[in-house]
Amino acid sequence: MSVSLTSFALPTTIVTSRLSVSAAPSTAASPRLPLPGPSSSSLQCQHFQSCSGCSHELDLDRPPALEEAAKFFKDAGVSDFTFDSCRLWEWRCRAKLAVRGTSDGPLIGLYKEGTHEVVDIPLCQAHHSSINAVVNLLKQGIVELNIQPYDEDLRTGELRYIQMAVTTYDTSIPAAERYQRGKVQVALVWNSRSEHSPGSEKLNALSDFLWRKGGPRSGVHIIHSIWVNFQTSSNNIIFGNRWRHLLGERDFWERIGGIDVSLAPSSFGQANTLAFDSLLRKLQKYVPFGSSVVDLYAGAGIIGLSVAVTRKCRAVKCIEINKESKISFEQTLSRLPKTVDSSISWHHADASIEPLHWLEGSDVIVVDPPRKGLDQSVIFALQNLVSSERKAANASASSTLKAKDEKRPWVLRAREASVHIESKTSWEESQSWPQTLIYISCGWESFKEDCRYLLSKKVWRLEKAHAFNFFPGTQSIEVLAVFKRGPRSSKKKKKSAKKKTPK
Ligand SMILES: C[S@@+](CC[C@H](N)C(=O)[O-])C[C@H]1O[C@@H](n2cnc3c(N)ncnc32)[C@H](O)[C@@H]1O
Repeated sequence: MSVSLTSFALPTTIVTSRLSVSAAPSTAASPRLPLPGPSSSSLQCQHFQSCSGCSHELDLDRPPALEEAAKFFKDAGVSDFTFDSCRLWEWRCRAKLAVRGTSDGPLIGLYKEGTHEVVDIPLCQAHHSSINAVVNLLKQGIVELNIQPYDEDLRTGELRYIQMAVTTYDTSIPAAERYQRGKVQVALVWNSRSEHSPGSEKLNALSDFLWRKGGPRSGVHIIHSIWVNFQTSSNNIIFGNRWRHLLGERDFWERIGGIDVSLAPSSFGQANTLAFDSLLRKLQKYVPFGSSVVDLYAGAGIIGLSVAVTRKCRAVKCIEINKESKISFEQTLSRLPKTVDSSISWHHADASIEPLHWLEGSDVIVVDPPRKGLDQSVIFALQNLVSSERKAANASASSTLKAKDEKRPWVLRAREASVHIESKTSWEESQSWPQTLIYISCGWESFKEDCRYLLSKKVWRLEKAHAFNFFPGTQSIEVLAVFKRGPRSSKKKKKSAKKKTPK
């Protein structure tokens, strides 16, 4: 069977529209090359009926949650909520796909809703076109080399999943073409313990095949690098702990939020690179110059490092539970401009354990939790900042005392930075407590709940809210919400205060 490398003729314009609660809803965005059909912002994907990846196919520029979000923020006192509809097709630069079926009829895609039946999605309209092209190549390799897709019932087979991540940052390509000509970091999830297990010659044959057909000497050069992850567990967890780099460049760079970012395949990465960049540009404006920032749920620290550079922060502390993200953080740190004068650290720690410890001394908190939202203990710490502040003020040199008193080794270990660079300027140790909270959310339902909790004690007020179309075709939106300390001063109060002012 021969499977050709296909490049899909889809609109490539970045489509951006803004919806403000005071303005009429945006009309359908019009890409440069309109698609035939009911609406110029419809998905038009032949896999829509069977694949679970997208939940709606019309009005991709107006996700179902948008109207509700606009109302929610208006009710919460935000009058200038904005929505960025971002790129509507080929937006997904990171995909994890199951490999099932047989060696002469492989299926590569997502599970059908509520089942473990894989739907083959070679023409997915959400995927960056380079991902679809590499999936096609992979299928060709599976057939030619008789690679056995994984069988979940029998726990047999060789190839279980693939992860594809696209880098669109290649300065040798003209800037206007960089996105479209993105290259793929391929990670093959192989059903064996290690590179020494029986069957490794088939793994090597498959990666050589991919490299020959899609590597730098192939004429199409669509593959950036090839990795393998070894996973033999019978559970549903995609990745095992063992990663090996096989071919191509080891380091994977992307340009996001004004900095060069490195992402290892084992680290969390946002799926929608362009939308994430838009969000970061907006976020940066809410971080005062020279401030001290703590980035909770930091992953590889992209947000923290991006504001360290663009807002000349005096300190940035990143807290992340996945130790695999450390290597990417270190790499990114190594490419920051030499002029950066900031004390920067990355801690391998669970943000939900004694979160107050991380908040003290910072002016700005950034939280970017997983879909389920903030841990209860983090919400509690944010709601109780005032009393913590008072306690700290009463106990002089409180932080030193606390640090000395702490005996639990895991807490001490977490507090020690896994990575740390010092600022060249010696700043006075800050006793400040955060005045700004920036909440980035990919889970609209959990965000609403967390937001209500945060506002309930009037320790925080909601100042700004923006949404981004990170996942067109799905129910999800990404929210960037900015909270400030203290209750909102109501107009009524101001009036009565005026009356009391003696003339
Ligand atoms: C939505 S991702 C955001 C990552 C990062 N801000 C970015 O944009 O690349 C959430 C991150 O939170 C981490 N995480 C989950 N639970 C955590 C916890 N209790 N403490 C610290 N990090 C946690 C995950 O490993 C993941 O990297």
